[in-house]
Amino acid sequence: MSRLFDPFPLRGLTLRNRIAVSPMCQYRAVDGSPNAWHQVHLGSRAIGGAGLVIAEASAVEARGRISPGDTGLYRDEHIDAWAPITRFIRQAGAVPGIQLAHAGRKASMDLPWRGGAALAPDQGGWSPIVAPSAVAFDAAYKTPRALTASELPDLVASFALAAQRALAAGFELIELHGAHGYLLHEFLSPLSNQRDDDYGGSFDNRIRLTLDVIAAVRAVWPERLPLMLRISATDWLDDGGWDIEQSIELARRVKHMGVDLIDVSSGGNLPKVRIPVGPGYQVPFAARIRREADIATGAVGMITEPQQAEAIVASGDADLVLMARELLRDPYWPYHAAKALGVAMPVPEPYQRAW
Ligand SMILES: C=C(C(=O)O)c1ccccc1
Repeated sequence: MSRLFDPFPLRGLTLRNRIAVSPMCQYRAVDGSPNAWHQVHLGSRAIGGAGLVIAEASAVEARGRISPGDTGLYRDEHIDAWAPITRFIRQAGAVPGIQLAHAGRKASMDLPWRGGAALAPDQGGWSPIVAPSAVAFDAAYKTPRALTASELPDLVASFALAAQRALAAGFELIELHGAHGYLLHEFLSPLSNQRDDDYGGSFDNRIRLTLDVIAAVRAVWPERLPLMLRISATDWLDDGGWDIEQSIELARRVKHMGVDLIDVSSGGNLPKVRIPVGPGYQVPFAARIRREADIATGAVGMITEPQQAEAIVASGDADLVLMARELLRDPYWPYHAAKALGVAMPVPEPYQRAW
């Protein structure tokens, strides 16, 4: 019996299986509004059988976008743009989720296929970009302005407002983006957080903003709906930086604040650091957090094969597998995986003659 295709109860919801579409930037939005591209991109992966479809990193403030092509929930107008997309995902049998994000010092960048360089305001970018400290990610990035402590309550409120818009738009799951060198991760890691106030220095101070955001979002997000947190389990430095031990302790704290699952990625806060990328290279982190913090976890990172995904869930290393590139290559991967694992998975009626 396959565990990958077990339903997954998550607060008041039940995912039809353990396969989630990882949030993936599409760079197709205009001033934060999604469009037909996002409808087809996300809708086809809902039709394709994933249990959870998480829409890409969506900015809670305009200045928090990675690129001008990012989606957002920083304006009320975004609600109506997202609504048909969430409706279609739900009608296709998947749970519609969205990743709420702030790019921090990695904001205002050009599209990857245009070189991904920092954009000046006269090139479609914006300034200033903000971060915990005035430390650039690397020479190709702008030096951010350090946020003052008095600015942080408004930033936290932006996450809560975006969560309310997400609810109005029909989303049923929120993932907070605390990974990959974006704002929340920048506060967590001593590599990017050199503050000497209540939001920097000690572990408790560096996690403070993330906890404030979780509390504010949970306060407006319905009790019956799940809240996930994506983290980078490590900065991949042998000493210093953010690491798995701190990730386990953070998971223990946020479990008691209404976070239901930790989506465990890594890296993104240090340029040129050596990362042992390979099939399932981040799964051991998800396994440790699941066992040592006793919280549900998602595994992500080069998960491509049915038996690989099955083993991750069946072994208890993680509760969900989040897939990115493989689902870009094939929106119907869940059906192929079901076949490979001997699972009779219902196919939408119009497609049945082909399967
Ligand atoms: C939002 C992203 C992340 O979480 O790393 C992202 C951004 C650009 C390319 C791929 C992924």
